[in-house]
Amino acid sequence: MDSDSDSDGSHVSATPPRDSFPPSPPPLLQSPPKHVPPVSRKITSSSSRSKPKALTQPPPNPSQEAPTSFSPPPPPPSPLFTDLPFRICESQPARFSSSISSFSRLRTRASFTPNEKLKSDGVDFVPEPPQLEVIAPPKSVRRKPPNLITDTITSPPVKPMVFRSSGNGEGNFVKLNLNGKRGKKFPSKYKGVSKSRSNYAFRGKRYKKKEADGGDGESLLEEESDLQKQVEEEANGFISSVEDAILAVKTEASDENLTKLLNLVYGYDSFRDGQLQAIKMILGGSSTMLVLPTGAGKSLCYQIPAMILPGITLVVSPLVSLMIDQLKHLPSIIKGGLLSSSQRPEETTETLRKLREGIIKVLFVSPERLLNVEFLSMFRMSLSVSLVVVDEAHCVSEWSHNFRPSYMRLKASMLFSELKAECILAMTATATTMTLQAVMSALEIPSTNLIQKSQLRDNFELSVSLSGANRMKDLLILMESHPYKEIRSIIVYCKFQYETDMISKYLRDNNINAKGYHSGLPAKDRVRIQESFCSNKIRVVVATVAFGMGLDKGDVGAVIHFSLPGSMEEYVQEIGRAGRDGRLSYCHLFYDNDTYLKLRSLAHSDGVDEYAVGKFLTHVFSTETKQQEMICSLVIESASQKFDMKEEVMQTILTHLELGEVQYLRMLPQLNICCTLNFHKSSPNTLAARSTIVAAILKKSHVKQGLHVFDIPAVASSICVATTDVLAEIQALKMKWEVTYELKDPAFCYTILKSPREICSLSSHLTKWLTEIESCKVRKLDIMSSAAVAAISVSNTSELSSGAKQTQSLQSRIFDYFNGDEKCDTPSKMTQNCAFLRADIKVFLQSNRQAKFTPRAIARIMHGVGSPAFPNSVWSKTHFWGRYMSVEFRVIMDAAQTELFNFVDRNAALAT
Ligand SMILES: Nc1ncnc2c1ncn2[C@@H]1O[C@H](COP(=O)(O)OP(=O)(O)OP(=O)(O)O)[C@@H](O)[C@H]1O
Repeated sequence: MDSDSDSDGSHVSATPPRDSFPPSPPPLLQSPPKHVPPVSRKITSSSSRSKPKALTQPPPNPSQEAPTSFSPPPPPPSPLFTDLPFRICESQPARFSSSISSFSRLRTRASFTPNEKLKSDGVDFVPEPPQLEVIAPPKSVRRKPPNLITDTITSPPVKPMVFRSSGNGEGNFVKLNLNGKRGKKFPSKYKGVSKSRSNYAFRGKRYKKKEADGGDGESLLEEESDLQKQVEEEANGFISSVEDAILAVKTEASDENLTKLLNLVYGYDSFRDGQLQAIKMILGGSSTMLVLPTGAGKSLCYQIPAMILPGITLVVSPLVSLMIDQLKHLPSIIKGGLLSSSQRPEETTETLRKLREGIIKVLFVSPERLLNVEFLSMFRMSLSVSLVVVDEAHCVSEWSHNFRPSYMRLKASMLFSELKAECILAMTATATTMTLQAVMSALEIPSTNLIQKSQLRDNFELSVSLSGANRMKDLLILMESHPYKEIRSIIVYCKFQYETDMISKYLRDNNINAKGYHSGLPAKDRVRIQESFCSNKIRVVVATVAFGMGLDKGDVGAVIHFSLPGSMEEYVQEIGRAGRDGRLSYCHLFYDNDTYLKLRSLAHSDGVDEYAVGKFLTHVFSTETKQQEMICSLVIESASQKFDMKEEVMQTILTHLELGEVQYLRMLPQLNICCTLNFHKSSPNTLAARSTIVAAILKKSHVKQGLHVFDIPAVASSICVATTDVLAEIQALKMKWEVTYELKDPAFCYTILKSPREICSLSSHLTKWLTEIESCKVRKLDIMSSAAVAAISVSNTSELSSGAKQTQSLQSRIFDYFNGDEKCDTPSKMTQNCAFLRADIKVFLQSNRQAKFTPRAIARIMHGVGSPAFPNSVWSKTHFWGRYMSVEFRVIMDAAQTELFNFVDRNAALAT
């Protein structure tokens, strides 16, 4: 990895005394040496968790229990600067975004005229408003946003505004390494000067140019060096202020001291609702569940503790793009890093090195990486973890809208025992009471440690309209009418990838500057579109759910749902991307019955039958895999076809077998298991004589057209090494030009620890659980649909303006939903029976005698939903495809089961 990108003015060294600061101090917080007494240990709060504490940690003081009466012990007699757990090496002025700091709830977007468009590189863009660049000493520059979540939102007095270029504070060097590109470097003389001061570098260049043009070069250079001195003085002043503020918080984590730190680092005057409370709980060592609306400022709740706590803060995130965004938005005084499975090996090595050397203070990590053996061993050996942050914590629960099997690994017992984590912070914007209970129980967060504010900001105008075949036209009419036509940034959400292309094209054809976005686009295109949207070069992004997580664009003025969201959680998350600047924003939803039915059918696509689960388990625990320590593998594509299960469903079952009540197996890293090896230089036998791994490869491979083909887990098992060792060996040989190789067949890998006594009861138990998850998904959709229909109906009966009435109706539904009152009161649109259903199934079976159906497979086809064994590409051609979408899925399955029995009986009778 290109370590030069570290040199974004940064220099890190071990905790020296204050006096030894170099004159031009570099920027970042550094992890402490392990002996430094952590501040959290001086502070106790209401935690009742009885996790074992590190030996160095004094017992909590029971007299300081409640977080509200938070009062840490008096400061040590003479706090030496060396007590700081890290050193601040470079100044960074308070961070600003270029978003306008006017927080009146009334959105006035008159400055934008949609017709003001230019074309550039084939992308339409609207001209940006002039950006004013003001450089001022950090302390004098403040952003004055309102507290979005307080009860009342008042317009603050107008203050002079400071605009910065849209660099958006990319002060974090590690981010620059992500693409393997070299960070933009300052001229060497600016080393140690924060990136945000690139203006100075720029001015320097201008002066030099003047000099070349015959200007008074000497005086310009003098001016430049004066300027640099001034910058350094400011930087020093800023650093020492932040250091003092951190020390003050370490000594006493009072509201005043924390607010001062907030003000210095972020430029904000006050904490928003919930922030201070959360920060104090964490500093007091209490694991906390934090539920704040989107855009409420949850990140700050771990960033500030990360500055204070002595060890590393690990942030677990579900998506790499989210981690990249979060890393990018870290204040530059906190040094961050990222570990994900999609990184290149050299990037991983570099990050691990920085971790070991204590350079990284906040590490973003995917759940898979977090509990990987190599990673864990590092923590066991040398690193201390002060805080584990579980971002998007609802993913832990199967009852959430976005359950991730890999999040099941994040059990408190594992985090505490394997990582020796001292405290856990779980954060989400959307969780029902049931989800919260599941998350808090998995993470062992006491119920008293829940900080929960309203899950919806109050600056939305919500509306719904009934739509039909003309939805695209309806969308266009909406976008051409007030207030949407005046809004500069809009997100349109739809459900299917093809819709994003189709709708964005339609909008472009109608002179609306729009782009489609979905996960099927190449990563670089997605980044480009998001960046163009953030810099207002694209006005409308038409996207699937893939867009928006971690998007912190303050001035998105509207979110339009072209299709019904799958759940209230999804709706709240997506509308939450609007109005993050606190201004009134508009959210419209087009409701149409066909989409509802289609989504309802899709909600069944992850469901499984006991028969399939049983078959799957029999394979997993088959005799040849029973051998202890043998590395077993399941090639994803073929298994998916064989058991007619999606990859995620198989992963969920395997994870459950690992993390459920009984640990039946241990999951190993997923990999491409089939290797085709070509020897180039030395003969295979010569290499085998030198390496046991090569010898094992020769033994276990078969030769096909001169190439050795082998199964990596089989080779690894035969000599009791890890699959990663085999991979490392062939990689090393490749570097020496000895071999070339190709890998294929991505597979789940695991070792069996225990076989179930009875596959039958295990499969019945698992099927019941998976069926509940399936029903929960369907119910979430029904509740969302019901809320939308209710809002449409109030607009017909209302005396108030329909906008206000609809907003009220949806708000109250959302409120009730997240408080456990799941209203689903509109009559079901699904038919319970149908006269021709059984006759049609009979005909279908007769005309497809060759295929082996299950009742579920038939129900899916009748609902128009493809599956691995019955893909759309083949089965959508049948006459019955999607014909019974409006009939309850379960009703079709029951009918199919009866008809299948009849069919088998008839065939058996015919055969005899
Ligand atoms: N106390 C504060 N005063 C003003 N602005 C703040 C404050 N705290 C955070 N912010 C700003 O609010 C914005 C949103 O913060 P952040 O991204 O942490 O929100 P979030 O709760 O994580 O949102 P999401 O759930 O959508 O990811 C950021 O620009 C952040 O700088």
